[in-house]
This record gives sequence, C-alpha cells and structure tokens, in this order.
Amino acid sequence: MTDKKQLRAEMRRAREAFVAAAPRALAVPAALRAMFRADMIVAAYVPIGSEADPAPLVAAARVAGCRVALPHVVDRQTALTFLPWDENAALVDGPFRLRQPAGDACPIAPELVLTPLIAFDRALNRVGQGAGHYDRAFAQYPHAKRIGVAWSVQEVARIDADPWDAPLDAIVTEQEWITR
Ligand SMILES: Nc1nc2c(c(=O)[nH]1)N(C=O)[C@@H](CNc1ccc(C(=O)N[C@@H](CCC(=O)O)C(=O)O)cc1)CN2
Ligand SMILES: Nc1ncnc2c1ncn2[C@@H]1O[C@H](COP(=O)(O)OP(=O)(O)OP(=O)(O)O)[C@@H](O)[C@H]1O
Repeated sequence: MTDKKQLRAEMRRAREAFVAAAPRALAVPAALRAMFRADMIVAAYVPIGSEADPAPLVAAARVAGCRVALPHVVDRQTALTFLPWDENAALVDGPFRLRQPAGDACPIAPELVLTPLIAFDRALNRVGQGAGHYDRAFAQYPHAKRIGVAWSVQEVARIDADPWDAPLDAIVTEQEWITR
C-alpha cells in the first residue's frame, strides 16, 4: 500500500515535469481507430492536471460514429457510472477537480474504456488513483475493451497486480501502441 502511495507520488511528479517541459498531444493509433464501430459506446475522460488528454482519440471515435460517455463520480466510495457526453454538451464541476456530465442522465454501458492511469508496465498492468473506481467498473463491464491512455514517462518496470486488477488490452502513449 505504502509502495503504491509512493509510486503514485513519484509518477505524478514525473508526469508533471514531462508536460511542463514541452506540450504534447496523442496521435490516434491505426489499431485503435480500427476498433471503433458506429454506435459503439466509448468511455473517455476529461484530464485532471498533467494527465494525457484523450481528446484526439475521442474526436476519432466520434468521426467513426461512436457514442461517447464520461465517468460520473460522487465520492471515493461510490462506484462510478458512465453518462452520455454529446458533442459540445456542457459539463459541471465534480469532486477531485473533475469535469463531468450532470448526474441526472441514465447511465450507459461502455464497450471500450479509454482509461486514465498513474503508472503502467509492459505487461499492461496499471495503477490508478487508488479509489478502485476503474477496477470496479472493469468488474461491472468485463466485456468492455480496456485501453490505457498515458504519457510514455508513466511506464515502470513492473507493477505487482492485485487479485482484483484486470490487465489492460492495450495502452496508447505519445510514442506507441502497446499491446500483447
Ligand atoms: N481525468 C480523470 N477522470 C477520472 C479519473 C481519473 O483518474 N482521471 N478517475 C479514476 O479513478 C475517476 C475519478 N476518481 C478519482 C479518484 C481519486 C482521485 C484522487 O485521489 N485525486 C488526488 C489528486 C490527483 C492529482 O492531483 O493528480 C487527490 O484528490 O488527492 C481522483 C479521481 C473517474 N474520472
Ligand atoms: N470489483 C471490486 N469491487 C469492490 N471493490 C473493489 C473492486 N476492485 C477493487 N476494489 C477496491 O478498490 C481499491 C483499489 O485499490 P487500488 O490501489 O488497486 O486502485 P488503483 O489500481 O489505483 O485503481 P483505480 O484506478 O481503479 O482506482 C481496493 O481497496 C480494492 O479493494
């Protein structure tokens, strides 16, 4: 637990230094573009701080005819839901500096989840914020594709997966598409 806490602090610092050094943007990997289908529900996120911004991936998903959803969070304990995010729809302030849809829409089931993370390894394990929001969402939607979105500096040699961790199917960074 302390290990993960320390890792999170270190990786947040690395991410901030990386983004401060030069502005970056993600390109859309062909392999990801090929996964998008018309009417597929793709969950994205609005970045907090120095997180990698999935906006180019979201734009490609919309061009492919996907429906986009965003996580909606109430607090650390409560499971997140995914709510529809129509293009240009207004967002409201949520906890943890999040921007999210207002909580009054009906939740929808994502088929592909663009997933924020703090650290990842080559075996496609991830460490997140530690609230278990995505771990629980992956358990709830086991058939959804899990695509990590990160800066390359968030890679670590090895993450010891916990029993509840579901590995990612692939990771997008500004440098590469990492998959099995
Ligand atoms: N952009 C984004 N949206 C997301 C997540 C995320 O990691 N990133 N989540 C992932 O689960 C969910 C929100 N859950 C969260 C749970 C805890 C903390 C948290 O503890 N934040 C730290 C500060 C982190 C920072 O400054 O980078 C804190 O409040 O101390 C944040 C989000 C859904 N939406
Ligand atoms: N399916 C689940 N149902 C209930 N609780 C879960 C489930 N999966 C994980 N959790 C709980 O959520 C917490 C996740 O902690 P962990 O340090 O693994 O978070 P994380 O890897 O940073 O992931 P996340 O991004 O999902 O927050 C643990 O306390 C764990 O017991």
